[in-house]
Amino acid sequence: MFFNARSTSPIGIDLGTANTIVVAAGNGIVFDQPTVCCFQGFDAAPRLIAAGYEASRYVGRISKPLKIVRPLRNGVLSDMRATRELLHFARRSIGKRRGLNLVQPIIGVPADATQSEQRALETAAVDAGFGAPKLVPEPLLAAIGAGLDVDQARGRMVVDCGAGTTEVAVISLGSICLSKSVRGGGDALDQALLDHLAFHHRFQIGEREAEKFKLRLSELFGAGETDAVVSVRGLDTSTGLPQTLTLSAEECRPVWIKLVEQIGRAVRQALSETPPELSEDILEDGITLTGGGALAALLSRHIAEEAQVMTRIAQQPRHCVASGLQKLLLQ
Ligand SMILES: Nc1ncnc2c1ncn2[C@@H]1O[C@H](COP(=O)(O)OP(=O)(O)OP(=O)(O)O)[C@@H](O)[C@H]1O
Repeated sequence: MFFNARSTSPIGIDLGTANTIVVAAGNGIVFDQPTVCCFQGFDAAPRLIAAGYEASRYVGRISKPLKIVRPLRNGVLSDMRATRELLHFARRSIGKRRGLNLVQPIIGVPADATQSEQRALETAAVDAGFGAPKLVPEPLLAAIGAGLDVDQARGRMVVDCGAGTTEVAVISLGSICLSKSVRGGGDALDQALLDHLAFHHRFQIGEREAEKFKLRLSELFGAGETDAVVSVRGLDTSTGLPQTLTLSAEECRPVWIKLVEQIGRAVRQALSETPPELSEDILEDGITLTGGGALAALLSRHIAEEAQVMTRIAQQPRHCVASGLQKLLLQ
């Protein structure tokens, strides 16, 4: 396996674009909060005002000198200070509640994270007060968490659908043989829906409303409700007044399908590059979808049609990387 040492780490961290989850050996999930920080001041040393849930309540509701900073973009670290502060916040929250000796955490990273992206994450973790972390590719953790026996000499395909990135990986004998990454996941869909409303309805909505709107559409598309209408709250930019816009869910289907198709193409491309023995195994066992975005309506079905391979959504897909970490910690 990529990371095969018997783990002496007490904790594992799934530092996601949308959510950060920390697991402790024997204790399960001990921290699960949005990956977001709120700072005061725009100078060289802005002060952290809030992180996690509290900071997420401020999104779209603050003005200067406060600002919202997301530590990660597209699955990788984009703001060093915010990442350090968020990890520090997580460390303090856990330390207070569990009295854990926090040394050398295991942290999940995208399979295609560059050397410099990995180094930046290691530095942020150490600056936050952790020991030097061990980095493990997220698709491998997701596969372990989804209950796949990754150590077998057998091809397994995992599609890990997060907020910032969607990773397609083929795994055999405990390591990743091939991976494809779509830098864009649930957040890209939120943004595409937001753009659709701005362009076609001159209607502006905030980030939080965009995500709520997406989750509602997911429910409707999933239930096959083709004549449903959906309401969204925001600002009518033609009148300059706050309003509730009601529109048909079907109108948003092309926006939805565009992202689903992008992921379907990545799966197909990965399959076309997979050695025949491994793809035979995948054909027999199917493709496993993990990550919160795996719950997006039509995705699993589209991948199955595109790849001509059966798909299954892992149980509690949002927690797969975290439960993979938990299994490693208990090895
Ligand atoms: N039912 C659903 N339908 C569509 N999207 C969903 C659903 N449930 C959760 N999501 C989306 O899943 C994403 C969060 O998933 P997850 O927590 O796995 O991401 P992350 O680990 O933070 O991101 P990344 O792995 O890209 O860094 C969000 O974009 C959220 O809106």
